[in-house]
Amino acid sequence: MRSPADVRGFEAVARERLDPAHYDFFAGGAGDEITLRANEAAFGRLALLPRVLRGTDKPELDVTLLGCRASLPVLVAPTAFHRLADPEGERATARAAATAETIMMVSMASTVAVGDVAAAAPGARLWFQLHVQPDMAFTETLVRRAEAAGCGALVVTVDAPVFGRRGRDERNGFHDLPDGLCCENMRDGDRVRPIEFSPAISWEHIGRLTELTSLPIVLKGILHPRDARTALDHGVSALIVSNHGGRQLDTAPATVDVLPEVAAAVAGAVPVLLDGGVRRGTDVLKALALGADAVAVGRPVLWGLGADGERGVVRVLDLLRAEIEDALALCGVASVHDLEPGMVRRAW
Ligand SMILES: Cc1cc2nc3c(=O)[nH]c(=O)nc-3n(C[C@H](O)[C@H](O)[C@H](O)COP(=O)(O)O)c2cc1C
Ligand SMILES: CC(C)CC(=O)C(=O)O
Repeated sequence: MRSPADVRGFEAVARERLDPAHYDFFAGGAGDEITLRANEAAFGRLALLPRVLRGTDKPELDVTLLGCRASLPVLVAPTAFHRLADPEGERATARAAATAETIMMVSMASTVAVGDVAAAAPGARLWFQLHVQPDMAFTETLVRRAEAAGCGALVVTVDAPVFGRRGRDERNGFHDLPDGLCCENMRDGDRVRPIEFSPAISWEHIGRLTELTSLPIVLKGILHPRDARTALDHGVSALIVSNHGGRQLDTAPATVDVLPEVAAAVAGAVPVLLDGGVRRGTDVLKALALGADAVAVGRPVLWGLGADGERGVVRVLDLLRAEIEDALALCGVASVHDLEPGMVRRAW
């Protein structure tokens, strides 16, 4: 196979290879998919204003987040069910993230147990994503599994008190994993628990989690600047500006559009990450210029995995790295730490 030249090319190959219902599960969003489309479209509406004659031979791409270094400001967002894309599943993704020297957020809904993901990818920098379960005792079990696997942070998803309504899955009748696959982290003795959502989730749960673990807590799914302030009051270690890739509240705003307000509310107190719609190196520059310390990618990783397994994910992350390097050079910026809001203009 000739390797695709960009993330969209990987999506086309993955689409050919995947079962159509599984492709739709990965690609789809909630409701009319307005937010899903808006995430990408919002990056397209922003212009980068380049400077010239400020060259450098070696652009600086690495970032350190919660004591964890990443060789590029692109992390792997937590996504469910990697074994639908490749038999090695999350093992392959974690090895690719280790090769790229970046952080992988392992989904609680992974099809390989987090401990096995860690064992398969020595040197991987893993964070664990958690949906707080109504049964707090089992939530604690999940936290202990993440700690035992050596995860460096707990990423608590806060935009899913209920599960988003996803029309594609409804139409395809896709509600369960095929036989032989399950959410391995949910094993409890002889049974596998279903993932439950917690409609009553509140700031109190975040307080309880901070008492339960010494791992840094990252809140994933913040869009409102006031929630960002409240998160700081609760001792949270980082935030992810996210609308869950348009899979939860449809018509929630595009993440890059609300990023400046959230970044202003946080005012550098903790790292701010963004995910949703990042497909190009130029998207990464825009998010960093507008106040993100790093971004995360969900579907691009799944497209790499579906197209060519571990190699595909390595290639997707390499492509993004090369695009970031080129965009920095073309913008006359030597380091990802030197990007600032004045470089981004609302255009078109
Ligand atoms: C197929 C799929 C599964 C996902 N599973 C999870 C999950 O288990 N937990 C979670 O917090 N977010 C999950 N997300 C949301 C991602 O972490 C992330 O917010 C989103 O994919 C970012 O948008 P992007 O796909 O445009 O990069 C999932 C997203 C996709 C596409
Ligand atoms: C199966 C879910 C827990 C994961 C998912 O699809 C999501 O969070 O978007």
